Amino acid sequence: MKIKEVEPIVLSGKEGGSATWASVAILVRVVTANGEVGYGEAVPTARPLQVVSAVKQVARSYVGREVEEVERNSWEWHRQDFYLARSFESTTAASAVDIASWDVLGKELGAPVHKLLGGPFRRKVRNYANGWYPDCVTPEDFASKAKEVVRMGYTALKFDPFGEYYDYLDERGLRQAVERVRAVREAVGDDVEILVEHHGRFNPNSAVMAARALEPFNPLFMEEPVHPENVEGMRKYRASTTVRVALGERILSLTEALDYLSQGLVDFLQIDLTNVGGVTQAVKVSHLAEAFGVEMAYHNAFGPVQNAVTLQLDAVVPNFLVQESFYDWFPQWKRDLIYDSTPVREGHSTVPDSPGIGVKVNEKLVEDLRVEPREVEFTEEPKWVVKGTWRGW
Ligand SMILES: O=C(O)[C@H](O)[C@@H](O)[C@H](O)[C@H](O)CO
Ligand SMILES: [Mg+2]
Repeated sequence: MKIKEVEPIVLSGKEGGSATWASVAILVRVVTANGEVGYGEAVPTARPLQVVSAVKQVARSYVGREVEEVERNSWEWHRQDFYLARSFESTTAASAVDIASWDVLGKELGAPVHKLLGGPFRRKVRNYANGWYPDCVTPEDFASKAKEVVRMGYTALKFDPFGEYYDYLDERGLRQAVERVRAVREAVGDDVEILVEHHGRFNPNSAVMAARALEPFNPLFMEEPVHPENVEGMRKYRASTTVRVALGERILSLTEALDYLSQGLVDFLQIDLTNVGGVTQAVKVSHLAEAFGVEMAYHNAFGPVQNAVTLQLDAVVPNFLVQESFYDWFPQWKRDLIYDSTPVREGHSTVPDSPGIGVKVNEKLVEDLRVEPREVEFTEEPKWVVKGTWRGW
């Protein structure tokens, strides 16, 4: 069926999210000529205005094409755009339209996306908690919140112990990180997995020092230890450490993923369906990773549509490890945005089985929460950190 309309929709609720950018969501609605509707989601970051206008541009390429031809449509945008694999705005816009197309496709065929991709390898998906530590500053803060997370049933949790440090980690910064990680390890015991988020903010020397200091606490992985564009730095980190590495939330294409995989720079790949090219490209990257013996831990930090479609991929990929989840720390409006909720129970989600991405969007709430996109204000605390943690003690 032909695509009639592609519409970007920016949403915001009064209640903020665990990070500044989590208080906004960008949905993309695809409508076909016979009135079938599908939803995708794009990444807001600090550029909602630019992403919205990128969606409008991508729409020019998709409208009038057959919604089922996801591969061809994605190829066509690549051909038109010229800068696709180097533009975050372009890839996130194209990703959202691709996800919405898969949603329509599933609805047309009466099947959830995971059935179209090879069928369920698993029906329950293990999650790790993120977003659970707003306002945690001291080791005691982290320890008591971490205990709550484990009480909720999670067996893995991620956090950033580096406070306000950026680029360079001095002795004090290193000591503070060690004390926070030690406090969490002691609070959760040896059986819970600890994932150390660096948010890609260190130079290689500092990241290597952090790896040496934190390795005794047996982290499952170190996430984005160096600035993401610093591939040489990542090589140095690999040569100087024995910790396991996760990265990938800023990878924009299959070939970029191949670079990291073929150089042996990553153990767990964290591509994000909403910026790597949607379902169509994420499937390819996941199979490529399988061939390299790398497991998938998809990045999933934005909203309920991203969460639903990511669960669809978790269901089918043999080399899946664990799913990031903010679900329990979403602002309530994000959970309410979909009718069929995807709750986390005992640290696991059940893969939604309804056609398409498996959930239905509450269109009335979409209209209530719709806002005009705006530029994002800059504050001392960057918008990508969990709120209230950009401090030392
Ligand atoms: O791995 C992640 O989830 C990402 O690095 C980010 O998206 C941040 O953690 C998030 O912004 C914090 O709220
Ligand atoms: Mg991250």
